[in-house]
Amino acid sequence: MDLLDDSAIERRLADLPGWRREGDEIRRTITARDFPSAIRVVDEVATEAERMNHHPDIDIRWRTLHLALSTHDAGGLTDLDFTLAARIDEIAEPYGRT
Ligand SMILES: C[C@H](O)[C@H](O)[C@H]1CNC2=NC(N)=NC(=O)C2=N1
Repeated sequence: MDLLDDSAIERRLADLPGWRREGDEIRRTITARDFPSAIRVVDEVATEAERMNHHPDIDIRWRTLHLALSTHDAGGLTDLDFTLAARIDEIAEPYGRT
């Protein structure tokens, strides 16, 4: 998988307003409406991660999730990270705090 350069990363991030870049990672914080909803998001993200064989770092704090994506095998950000980020946005949407 090819590493993306800075300008490609900026272009991809422009389509993902919830995500920010921190070095070799992109990160998003999701606040679900309650703890069970947050765990459902994690469970659906886990299914997608297995399907893609691409796995986020996830930190669970009550109903707040901190997710970080990077392609460790490539040593930076690749198309996989942005594809999974877009899927995570779709998964989280119905569980969001109203
Ligand atoms: C062997 C296996 O394909 C690799 O270890 C995969 C698994 N999941 C992964 N997930 C992420 N985020 N980055 C990787 O480089 C990665 N590599």
